[in-house]
Amino acid sequence: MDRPVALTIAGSDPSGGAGIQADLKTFHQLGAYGTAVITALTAQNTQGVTGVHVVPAAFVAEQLETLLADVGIDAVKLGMLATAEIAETVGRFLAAEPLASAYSVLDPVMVATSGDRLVDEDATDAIRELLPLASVITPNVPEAAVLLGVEPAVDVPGLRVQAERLRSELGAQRVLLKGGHLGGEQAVDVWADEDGVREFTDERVDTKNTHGTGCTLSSALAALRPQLSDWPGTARITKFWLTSALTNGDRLEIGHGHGPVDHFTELNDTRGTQP
Ligand SMILES: Nc1ncnc2c1ncn2[C@@H]1O[C@H](COP(=O)(O)OP(=O)(O)O)[C@@H](O)[C@H]1O
Ligand SMILES: Cc1ncc(COP(=O)(O)O)c(N)n1
Repeated sequence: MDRPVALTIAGSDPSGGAGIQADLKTFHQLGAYGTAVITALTAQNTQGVTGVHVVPAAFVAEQLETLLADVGIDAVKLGMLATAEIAETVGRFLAAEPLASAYSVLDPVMVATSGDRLVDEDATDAIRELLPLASVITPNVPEAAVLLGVEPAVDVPGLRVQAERLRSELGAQRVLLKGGHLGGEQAVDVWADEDGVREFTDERVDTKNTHGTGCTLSSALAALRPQLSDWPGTARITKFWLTSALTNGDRLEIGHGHGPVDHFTELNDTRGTQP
Protein backbone atom coordinates (compact mmCIF):
# COMPACT_ATOMS: atom_id res chain seq x y z
CA MET A 1 0.00 0.00 0.00
CA ASP A 2 1.77 3.17 -1.06
CA ARG A 3 -0.87 5.87 -0.52
CA PRO A 4 -2.99 5.00 2.53
CA VAL A 5 -6.02 7.14 3.38
CA ALA A 6 -5.80 8.67 6.84
CA LEU A 7 -8.59 10.39 8.77
CA THR A 8 -8.19 12.90 11.58
CA ILE A 9 -11.07 13.53 13.98
CA ALA A 10 -9.93 16.64 15.85
CA GLY A 11 -10.26 20.38 16.46
CA SER A 12 -9.13 23.28 14.27
CA ASP A 13 -6.10 25.42 15.19
CA PRO A 14 -6.08 28.59 13.04
CA SER A 15 -2.35 29.07 13.71
CA GLY A 16 -1.68 25.83 11.87
CA GLY A 17 0.71 24.14 14.29
CA ALA A 18 -1.69 21.81 16.07
CA GLY A 19 -5.08 20.14 15.53
CA ILE A 20 -6.57 19.37 12.12
CA GLN A 21 -4.14 21.66 10.31
CA ALA A 22 -1.07 19.91 11.76
CA ASP A 23 -2.61 16.50 11.11
CA LEU A 24 -3.32 17.18 7.42
CA LYS A 25 0.18 18.60 6.85
CA THR A 26 1.69 15.56 8.56
CA PHE A 27 -0.43 13.08 6.58
CA HIS A 28 0.55 14.76 3.32
CA GLN A 29 4.24 14.99 4.20
CA LEU A 30 4.39 11.32 5.19
CA GLY A 31 2.67 9.96 2.10
CA ALA A 32 -0.92 9.51 3.24
CA TYR A 33 -4.04 11.04 1.64
CA GLY A 34 -5.61 13.18 4.37
CA THR A 35 -9.28 13.42 5.30
CA ALA A 36 -10.73 15.30 8.29
CA VAL A 37 -13.79 15.44 10.54
CA ILE A 38 -13.82 18.59 12.69
CA THR A 39 -15.05 18.40 16.29
CA ALA A 40 -14.49 22.02 17.36
CA LEU A 41 -13.19 25.35 16.19
CA THR A 42 -10.67 27.00 18.47
CA ALA A 43 -9.61 30.64 18.43
CA GLN A 44 -5.93 30.02 19.02
CA ASN A 45 -2.46 31.27 18.20
CA THR A 46 1.05 30.32 19.29
CA GLN A 47 0.47 32.08 22.63
CA GLY A 48 -2.80 30.58 23.76
CA VAL A 49 -6.44 29.70 23.22
CA THR A 50 -9.03 32.48 23.55
CA GLY A 51 -12.16 30.49 22.69
CA VAL A 52 -13.64 27.13 21.72
CA HIS A 53 -16.74 26.67 19.55
CA VAL A 54 -17.89 23.07 19.76
CA VAL A 55 -19.51 21.24 16.83
CA PRO A 56 -22.76 19.52 17.93
CA ALA A 57 -22.15 15.77 18.44
CA ALA A 58 -24.92 14.94 15.96
CA PHE A 59 -23.08 16.88 13.27
CA VAL A 60 -19.78 15.14 14.09
CA ALA A 61 -21.76 11.91 13.50
CA GLU A 62 -23.16 13.24 10.22
CA GLN A 63 -19.67 14.15 8.97
CA LEU A 64 -18.46 10.62 9.81
CA GLU A 65 -21.48 8.87 8.27
CA THR A 66 -21.23 10.79 5.02
CA LEU A 67 -17.45 10.33 4.75
CA LEU A 68 -17.45 6.62 5.63
CA ALA A 69 -20.32 5.86 3.25
CA ASP A 70 -18.04 6.83 0.39
CA VAL A 71 -14.35 6.76 1.34
CA GLY A 72 -12.30 3.81 2.66
CA ILE A 73 -10.09 4.71 5.65
CA ASP A 74 -6.84 2.84 6.42
CA ALA A 75 -5.88 4.73 9.58
CA VAL A 76 -7.62 7.14 11.93
CA LYS A 77 -6.21 9.61 14.45
CA LEU A 78 -8.42 11.01 17.22
CA GLY A 79 -7.44 14.30 18.82
CA MET A 80 -9.48 16.99 20.60
CA LEU A 81 -12.83 15.41 21.58
CA ALA A 82 -14.24 18.52 23.21
CA THR A 83 -17.24 17.11 25.12
CA ALA A 84 -18.38 13.82 26.64
CA GLU A 85 -21.09 13.61 23.98
CA ILE A 86 -18.56 13.96 21.14
CA ALA A 87 -16.25 11.36 22.74
CA GLU A 88 -19.18 8.92 23.08
CA THR A 89 -20.29 9.55 19.49
CA VAL A 90 -16.80 8.99 18.12
CA GLY A 91 -16.49 5.86 20.30
CA ARG A 92 -19.55 4.35 18.63
CA PHE A 93 -17.91 4.81 15.21
CA LEU A 94 -14.57 3.46 16.42
CA ALA A 95 -16.21 0.30 17.79
CA ALA A 96 -18.02 -0.49 14.53
CA GLU A 97 -17.02 -1.19 10.94
CA PRO A 98 -15.42 0.25 8.91
CA LEU A 99 -13.27 2.10 11.51
CA ALA A 100 -12.92 -0.94 13.80
CA SER A 101 -10.68 -2.50 11.10
CA ALA A 102 -8.58 0.61 10.54
CA TYR A 103 -5.35 1.34 12.44
CA SER A 104 -6.31 3.85 15.14
CA VAL A 105 -4.33 6.30 17.26
CA LEU A 106 -6.03 8.05 20.19
CA ASP A 107 -4.31 11.20 21.46
CA PRO A 108 -6.28 11.93 24.66
CA VAL A 109 -5.94 15.71 24.30
CA MET A 110 -7.03 17.66 27.38
CA VAL A 111 -4.95 20.84 27.78
CA ALA A 112 -2.96 22.84 25.17
CA THR A 113 0.79 23.47 25.56
CA SER A 114 -0.17 27.02 26.62
CA GLY A 115 -2.06 25.55 29.62
CA ASP A 116 -5.54 26.34 28.23
CA ARG A 117 -8.18 23.62 28.61
CA LEU A 118 -9.42 22.19 25.28
CA VAL A 119 -11.76 19.47 26.52
CA ASP A 120 -14.56 19.65 29.13
CA GLU A 121 -13.48 18.20 32.47
CA ASP A 122 -16.50 15.88 32.45
CA ALA A 123 -15.33 14.35 29.13
CA THR A 124 -12.53 12.50 30.95
CA ASP A 125 -14.69 9.47 31.77
CA ALA A 126 -15.90 9.20 28.18
CA ILE A 127 -12.30 9.44 26.88
CA ARG A 128 -11.27 6.71 29.36
CA GLU A 129 -13.94 4.46 27.81
CA LEU A 130 -12.29 4.91 24.40
CA LEU A 131 -8.86 3.64 25.49
CA PRO A 132 -9.47 -0.08 24.69
CA LEU A 133 -10.90 0.76 21.27
CA ALA A 134 -7.75 2.33 19.80
CA SER A 135 -4.76 0.39 18.44
CA VAL A 136 -2.49 2.78 20.33
CA ILE A 137 -2.96 5.68 22.75
CA THR A 138 -0.49 8.59 23.05
CA PRO A 139 -1.01 10.45 26.36
CA ASN A 140 1.47 13.02 27.65
CA VAL A 141 2.54 13.04 31.32
CA PRO A 142 -0.40 15.10 32.69
CA GLU A 143 -2.96 13.19 30.58
CA ALA A 144 -1.71 9.78 31.77
CA ALA A 145 -2.03 10.99 35.38
CA VAL A 146 -5.59 12.23 34.87
CA LEU A 147 -6.63 8.99 33.13
CA LEU A 148 -5.15 6.88 35.94
CA GLY A 149 -6.25 9.23 38.74
CA VAL A 150 -2.69 9.49 40.12
CA GLU A 151 0.05 12.11 40.46
CA PRO A 152 2.04 12.87 37.26
CA ALA A 153 5.20 10.81 36.70
CA VAL A 154 8.43 12.68 37.50
CA ASP A 155 10.98 10.31 35.92
CA VAL A 156 11.34 7.51 33.37
CA PRO A 157 10.77 4.64 35.86
CA GLY A 158 7.51 6.38 36.82
CA LEU A 159 6.55 6.65 33.14
CA ARG A 160 7.18 2.91 32.69
CA VAL A 161 4.86 2.05 35.58
CA GLN A 162 2.09 4.32 34.32
CA ALA A 163 2.38 3.12 30.69
CA GLU A 164 1.94 -0.48 31.84
CA ARG A 165 -0.98 0.46 34.12
CA LEU A 166 -2.78 2.20 31.24
CA ARG A 167 -2.59 -1.15 29.44
CA SER A 168 -3.25 -3.64 32.22
CA GLU A 169 -5.77 -1.62 34.27
CA LEU A 170 -7.50 0.63 31.73
CA GLY A 171 -7.38 -1.80 28.80
CA ALA A 172 -5.34 0.14 26.25
CA GLN A 173 -3.94 -2.20 23.56
CA ARG A 174 -0.67 -0.30 23.16
CA VAL A 175 0.61 2.81 24.92
CA LEU A 176 3.09 5.45 23.79
CA LEU A 177 3.49 7.54 26.95
CA LYS A 178 5.23 10.74 25.87
CA GLY A 179 7.87 12.09 28.22
CA GLY A 180 8.29 15.56 26.71
CA HIS A 181 7.14 17.25 29.94
CA LEU A 182 9.81 15.54 32.07
CA GLY A 183 12.65 17.83 30.93
CA GLY A 184 16.27 16.64 31.04
CA GLU A 185 18.93 16.09 28.38
CA GLN A 186 16.93 13.52 26.48
CA ALA A 187 13.32 13.21 25.33
CA VAL A 188 12.24 9.74 26.45
CA ASP A 189 8.93 8.15 25.45
CA VAL A 190 7.81 4.81 26.89
CA TRP A 191 6.11 2.12 24.81
CA ALA A 192 4.01 -0.63 26.44
CA ASP A 193 2.35 -3.51 24.62
CA GLU A 194 1.71 -7.21 25.20
CA ASP A 195 5.44 -7.91 24.71
CA GLY A 196 6.49 -5.59 27.56
CA VAL A 197 7.75 -2.07 28.13
CA ARG A 198 10.53 -0.31 26.19
CA GLU A 199 11.90 3.20 25.82
CA PHE A 200 12.32 5.35 22.73
CA THR A 201 14.97 7.97 23.43
CA ASP A 202 16.22 10.90 21.39
CA GLU A 203 18.19 14.06 22.12
CA ARG A 204 16.06 16.88 23.53
CA VAL A 205 15.97 19.78 21.08
CA ASP A 206 16.61 23.15 22.71
CA THR A 207 13.59 25.05 21.35
CA LYS A 208 10.46 26.86 22.45
CA ASN A 209 8.71 25.74 19.26
CA THR A 210 6.79 22.78 20.68
CA HIS A 211 3.22 23.80 19.80
CA GLY A 212 1.49 20.79 18.25
CA THR A 213 4.20 18.18 18.87
CA GLY A 214 1.64 15.75 20.34
CA CYS A 215 -0.80 16.23 17.46
CA THR A 216 2.01 15.82 14.93
CA LEU A 217 3.30 12.65 16.60
CA SER A 218 -0.11 10.94 16.67
CA SER A 219 -0.98 11.84 13.08
CA ALA A 220 2.48 10.67 11.93
CA LEU A 221 1.83 7.29 13.58
CA ALA A 222 -1.48 7.02 11.72
CA ALA A 223 0.09 8.01 8.39
CA LEU A 224 3.06 5.66 8.67
CA ARG A 225 1.60 2.52 10.27
CA PRO A 226 -0.13 1.30 7.06
CA GLN A 227 3.17 1.78 5.20
CA LEU A 228 5.33 -0.13 7.72
CA SER A 229 5.25 -3.63 9.18
CA ASP A 230 4.64 -3.21 12.92
CA TRP A 231 3.69 -0.75 15.65
CA PRO A 232 6.94 -0.49 17.66
CA GLY A 233 8.96 0.07 14.45
CA THR A 234 6.47 2.72 13.37
CA ALA A 235 6.74 4.44 16.77
CA ARG A 236 10.54 4.54 16.60
CA ILE A 237 10.66 5.99 13.08
CA THR A 238 7.92 8.48 13.96
CA LYS A 239 9.84 9.75 16.99
CA PHE A 240 13.04 10.25 14.96
CA TRP A 241 11.07 12.16 12.30
CA LEU A 242 9.47 14.33 15.00
CA THR A 243 12.89 15.18 16.49
CA SER A 244 14.03 16.32 13.04
CA ALA A 245 10.81 18.35 12.62
CA LEU A 246 11.43 19.96 16.04
CA THR A 247 15.03 20.74 15.06
CA ASN A 248 13.86 22.20 11.75
CA GLY A 249 11.33 24.39 13.59
CA ASP A 250 14.05 27.06 13.69
CA ARG A 251 13.61 27.46 9.90
CA LEU A 252 10.18 28.97 10.61
CA GLU A 253 9.25 32.18 12.37
CA ILE A 254 5.56 31.80 13.12
CA GLY A 255 3.99 33.88 15.90
CA HIS A 256 5.50 35.12 19.15
CA GLY A 257 4.80 32.25 21.54
CA HIS A 258 5.40 28.52 21.21
CA GLY A 259 5.83 28.19 17.44
CA PRO A 260 5.17 25.02 15.43
CA VAL A 261 7.50 22.24 14.36
CA ASP A 262 8.39 22.20 10.66
CA HIS A 263 6.04 19.60 9.18
CA PHE A 264 7.90 20.01 5.87
CA THR A 265 10.61 17.61 7.06
CA GLU A 266 11.72 14.56 5.08
CA LEU A 267 11.25 11.17 6.72
CA ASN A 268 14.95 10.39 6.21
CA ASP A 269 16.10 13.80 7.54
CA THR A 270 18.28 12.72 10.44
CA ARG A 271 19.05 16.21 11.82
CA GLY A 272 18.71 16.00 15.56
CA THR A 273 18.47 12.24 15.78
CA GLN A 274 20.92 9.90 17.44
CA PRO A 275 22.77 7.49 15.12
N1 LIG B 1 12.32 19.63 23.16
C1 LIG B 1 12.06 18.41 22.66
N2 LIG B 1 13.03 17.72 22.00
C2 LIG B 1 12.81 16.50 21.48
N3 LIG B 1 11.61 15.86 21.59
C3 LIG B 1 10.61 16.50 22.24
C4 LIG B 1 10.78 17.78 22.83
N4 LIG B 1 9.58 18.15 23.41
C5 LIG B 1 8.74 17.14 23.18
N5 LIG B 1 9.35 16.13 22.50
C6 LIG B 1 8.75 14.89 22.03
O1 LIG B 1 7.55 15.28 21.34
C7 LIG B 1 6.51 14.36 21.59
C8 LIG B 1 5.33 15.04 22.26
O2 LIG B 1 5.77 15.57 23.47
P1 LIG B 1 4.97 15.89 24.80
O3 LIG B 1 5.35 17.30 25.12
O4 LIG B 1 5.29 14.88 25.82
O5 LIG B 1 3.43 15.78 24.41
P2 LIG B 1 2.29 16.88 24.15
O6 LIG B 1 2.76 17.71 22.98
O7 LIG B 1 1.09 16.06 23.85
O8 LIG B 1 2.17 17.66 25.42
C9 LIG B 1 7.16 13.24 22.42
O9 LIG B 1 7.66 12.26 21.53
C10 LIG B 1 8.29 13.96 23.13
O10 LIG B 1 9.32 13.09 23.54
C1 LIG C 1 -7.19 22.12 18.16
C2 LIG C 1 -6.08 21.65 19.04
N1 LIG C 1 -5.94 20.32 19.28
C3 LIG C 1 -4.93 19.88 20.06
C4 LIG C 1 -4.03 20.76 20.61
C5 LIG C 1 -2.92 20.26 21.52
O1 LIG C 1 -1.65 20.57 21.00
P1 LIG C 1 -0.30 19.85 21.46
O2 LIG C 1 0.05 18.87 20.39
O3 LIG C 1 0.68 20.98 21.58
O4 LIG C 1 -0.54 19.16 22.78
C6 LIG C 1 -4.19 22.14 20.36
N2 LIG C 1 -3.35 23.06 20.88
N3 LIG C 1 -5.24 22.55 19.56
